[in-house]
Amino acid sequence: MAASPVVIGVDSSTQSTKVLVVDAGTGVVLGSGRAGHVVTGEQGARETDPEAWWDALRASTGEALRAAAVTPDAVVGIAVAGQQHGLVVLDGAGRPLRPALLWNDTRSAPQAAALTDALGGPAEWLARAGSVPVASMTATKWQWLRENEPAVAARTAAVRLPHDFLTERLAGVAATDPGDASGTCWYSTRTGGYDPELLDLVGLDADLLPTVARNGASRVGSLTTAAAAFLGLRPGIAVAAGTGDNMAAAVGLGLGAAGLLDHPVISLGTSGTAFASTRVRPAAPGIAGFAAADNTYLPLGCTMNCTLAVDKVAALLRLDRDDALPGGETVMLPYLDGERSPDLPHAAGLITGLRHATSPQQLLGAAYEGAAFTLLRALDELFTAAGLDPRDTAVRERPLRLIGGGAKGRVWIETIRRLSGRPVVLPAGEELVATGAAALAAGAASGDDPVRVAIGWGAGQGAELPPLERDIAAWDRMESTLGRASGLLADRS
Ligand SMILES: Nc1ncnc2c1ncn2[C@@H]1O[C@H](COP(=O)(O)OP(=O)(O)O)[C@@H](O)[C@H]1O
Ligand SMILES: O=C(CO)[C@@H](O)[C@H](O)COP(=O)(O)O
Repeated sequence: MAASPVVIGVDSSTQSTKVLVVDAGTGVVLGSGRAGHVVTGEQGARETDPEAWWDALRASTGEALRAAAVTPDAVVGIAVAGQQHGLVVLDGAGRPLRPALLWNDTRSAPQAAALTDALGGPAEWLARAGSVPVASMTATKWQWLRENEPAVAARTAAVRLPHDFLTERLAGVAATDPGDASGTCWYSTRTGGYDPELLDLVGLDADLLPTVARNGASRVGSLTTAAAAFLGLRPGIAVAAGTGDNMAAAVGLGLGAAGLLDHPVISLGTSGTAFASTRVRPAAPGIAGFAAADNTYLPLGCTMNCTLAVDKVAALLRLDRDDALPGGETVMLPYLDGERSPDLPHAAGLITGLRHATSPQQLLGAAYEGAAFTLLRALDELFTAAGLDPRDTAVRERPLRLIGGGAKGRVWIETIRRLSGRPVVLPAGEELVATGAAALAAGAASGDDPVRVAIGWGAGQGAELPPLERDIAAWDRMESTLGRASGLLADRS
């Protein structure tokens, strides 16, 4: 039984909801729960019914509370961190009008290109939104809905992101935070509010949007009686604004924004992400110039083909995911879902350099290498965008924090070490997004700074693995293949 107050942190991600019940004083995880989501769609479509997230929240919260063996009276706050960008459209009663269009749904690629042009090109978007529209961004999805399902768009009474859809179910208030709002492309990281001109461009009435709280730890309301009964919690506990999953991971790791990309992070999940906190507003094409949950900045590169792409190749080869060897001459760019960084929404996977001697283990290793290379390339772009040379020794020596489900995998860790040549830290906390959400909940309940809370919990601390000699030959093979195949990968047909 916990002696200090208890908080609940929720990670509602693409594949599942993960809930941690955390002792707010010590950061000890008292119990955890997990419930999967179904993602449907082919040919670029990726959708999930938002009601499935709400049901998964109940199942995973119940499991976590049972494991923790705490009474509902001990719980003082809850916060949700969610997969970014998804478009949730609701009717006047708060019911989803259709399944959510997810961040990895690429059908809105033509809308992304058209919107980029409509505002006058990438520079205009960077100046206002901080990011150039790609198919992941919410504004492109709303535009797709208007063009393809105008009757649904016309009936829409509220537009939400995944995390603020759930927060509204908890507290009965329409609220979001600067971090997740910055992934919509209708929020300006320059002004810190919705941008009327960007909203006009996509014909969206600001009244349909949630209020942007000051930060992810702002107490936006209290748990309603109905939500408390649904989740088995006490009504009236603090509900935080919450944030996007990557922003929450930065909080959970205890990373403030003191320096310029001092603490780079790689997350290996459904998406691969490379990000780092900074106080300098990022603005570079190819990089998402997000706000952090506390209104500083979290520039980020995101790939669409990470753990699922590698697991798919392992399944095709009937290999265990750890039964892999370096790819050697074989290069695989496993862009099974199209790709976002680089922006190749119509791409498919590509293999070159196959020989009679190539083994299935090497082919699987090539899939890891292709996914890791694409993500590390995005990390290099992050540094370059900040005016830092990624090859500079001082930059190269910055340890990479490795998080997400893939960070539990031996081959993932070794591949990242070999291709980056960087020291790698494996944080002690296993669920950094849910930990960050728990710190936001603690902040909402107590008024404490969530990053300081998370530093005290120590989930971001961990063993540092020394750098391995960088496999420059493998890197150059992949870079050269990506360059030479660019026409093929960009092709729509
Ligand atoms: N032990 C492991 N080794 C390698 N990969 C793993 C391991 N455990 C989980 N994974 C990978 O982690 C992925 C899920 O990561 P996670 O960060 O939870 O995803 P998301 O938050 O995007 O839903 C799975 O697709 C799986 O491939
Ligand atoms: O789109 C992005 C970041 O911009 C993704 O990182 C999503 O936030 C989904 O995250 P996971 O479900 O893979 O954790």
